[in-house]
Amino acid sequence: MSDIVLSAQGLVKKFGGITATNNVTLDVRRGARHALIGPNGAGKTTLINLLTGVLEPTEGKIVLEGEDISNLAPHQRVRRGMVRTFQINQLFASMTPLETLALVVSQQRGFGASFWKPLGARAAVAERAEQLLQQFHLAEVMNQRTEHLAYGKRRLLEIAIALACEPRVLLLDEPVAGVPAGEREELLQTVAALPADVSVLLIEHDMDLVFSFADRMTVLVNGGVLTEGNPEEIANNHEVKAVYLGSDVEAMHAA
Ligand SMILES: Nc1ncnc2c1ncn2[C@@H]1O[C@H](COP(=O)(O)OP(=O)(O)OP(=O)(O)O)[C@@H](O)[C@H]1O
Repeated sequence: MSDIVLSAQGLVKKFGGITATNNVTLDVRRGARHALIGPNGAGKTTLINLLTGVLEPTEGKIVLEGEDISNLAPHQRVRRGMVRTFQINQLFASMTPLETLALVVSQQRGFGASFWKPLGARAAVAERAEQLLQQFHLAEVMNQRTEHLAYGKRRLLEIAIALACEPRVLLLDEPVAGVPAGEREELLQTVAALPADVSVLLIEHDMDLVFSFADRMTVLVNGGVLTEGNPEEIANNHEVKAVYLGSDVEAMHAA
């Protein structure tokens, strides 16, 4: 089995005259905690949309576990193990975390929405849903409608839903954005405790989270890769510092 789980090769995305993704090549290694950073407009969202299949690349290809997935629809990529954190804001609002996770686990295991039907299936689904509720600190709110949950709990549920899809690669899209200070710590700890065998690509503005989480970083600027390295290399890279307008690591942490 290759050490590289997900590979973007020479990806280009043009919107008319704008090149939002400019020849991006990126490898996510098995078990990596890989962060994608860059200033506003650098092309992070476009790159994630290319990886997940929301956008079609102008050039280049995407390989997941050795298979070219460039022409697959988003749901087919999810089936093959590339899962992005799910934006919960509208969907599932009237369901509880328990119902939501039971439904996703049930779908994932091929029981569809009828998870109460096959004998034994219900117990297996309930057991996995229960594990996820515990792991994501949702057990005490599992019977509340999601629309009534605190924002931090909703973000936890979004990650739990993604994990219920049993990803090989989890694309974590700004997990702490907009989360109030009092709820951040629980979220940060939960993200840090994600299973080691799930490779994670984190897109994040919060440099504290990036530097505490990532073992590898890719810096995007103007749609292209400025540099890639481990956290120490990135923190000491002069070009990266210049991009973040700071002169030292503290400035990056505060960005
Ligand atoms: N659908 C589109 N049509 C035209 N231009 C687009 C489109 N989507 C993105 N762009 C442009 O592509 C560039 C990269 O945008 P993108 O949203 O990917 O950056 P980003 O790094 O995610 O930024 P932010 O951190 O602000 O979300 C920007 O110049 C943006 O204006």
